[in-house]
Amino acid sequence: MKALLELKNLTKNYWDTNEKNSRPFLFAHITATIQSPERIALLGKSGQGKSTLLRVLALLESIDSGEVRLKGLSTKDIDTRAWRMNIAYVAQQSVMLPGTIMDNLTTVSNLHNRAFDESSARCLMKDVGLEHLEWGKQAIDLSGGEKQRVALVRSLLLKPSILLLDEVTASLDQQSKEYVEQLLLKLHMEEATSFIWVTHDTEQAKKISERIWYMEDGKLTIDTKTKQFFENRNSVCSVTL
Ligand SMILES: Nc1ncnc2c1ncn2[C@@H]1O[C@H](COP(=O)(O)OP(=O)(O)OP(=O)(O)O)[C@@H](O)[C@H]1O
Repeated sequence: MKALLELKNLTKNYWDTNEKNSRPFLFAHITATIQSPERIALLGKSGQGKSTLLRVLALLESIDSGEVRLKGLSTKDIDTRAWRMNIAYVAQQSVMLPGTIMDNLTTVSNLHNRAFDESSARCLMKDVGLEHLEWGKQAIDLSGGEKQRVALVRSLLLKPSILLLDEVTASLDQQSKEYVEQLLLKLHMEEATSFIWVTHDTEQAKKISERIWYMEDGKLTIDTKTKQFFENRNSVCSVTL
């Protein structure tokens, strides 16, 4: 059976080669496989390139060497739009498209030639705690946490098989954060949705993931079961989150 996602020897050099860096690359030789639907937390201290890696996987950023394969197909075999219907990136700083909440929810479906599924959209908005929002409201007027959740729902409407989540609960209050965590766990159970979730929140990583990818010094130094990662953490003093 073809693996869901393969990262083969991914290397990303620093943008500014004049800058004094201790190494020439942001990250190098990142190799990992998601064999079947799985929940991964991508951890590591600031500046390791976690967001950049997600953007590479979403084809929003180029790679200097290496290859990504989705269900056995390389980026050269699939057009970008089809790729992004399967593997959706939800950014840390959510960007609202011009117009209303309704425009935001429908535009992505329109872009991908998908019918807008209003009842799914209403369910998802409820699941993330936004059922009270009037869809005619201008998206730009939403709070940061509301924008973050609308952006998540917008991506979920595409029903991607893999979600790339970049600190998607960073600007949420505790209850909204729990709503989002529960929704993503439910989607994994019911729809076999996989995710790679960048977070600095260890409690969240324990709760939402079954595997940890840990980046350090530009390498993927740990790829292990979540339980094992946290059991060993005290003895691995270099692990910083
Ligand atoms: N487009 C860009 N041009 C130049 N430098 C960039 C660009 N994008 C990221 N960087 C730099 O690459 C490094 C890694 O950034 P990235 O956001 O991927 O790290 P991160 O591990 O996600 O960090 P954090 O946990 O703080 O979000 C940083 O030093 C950042 O300034």
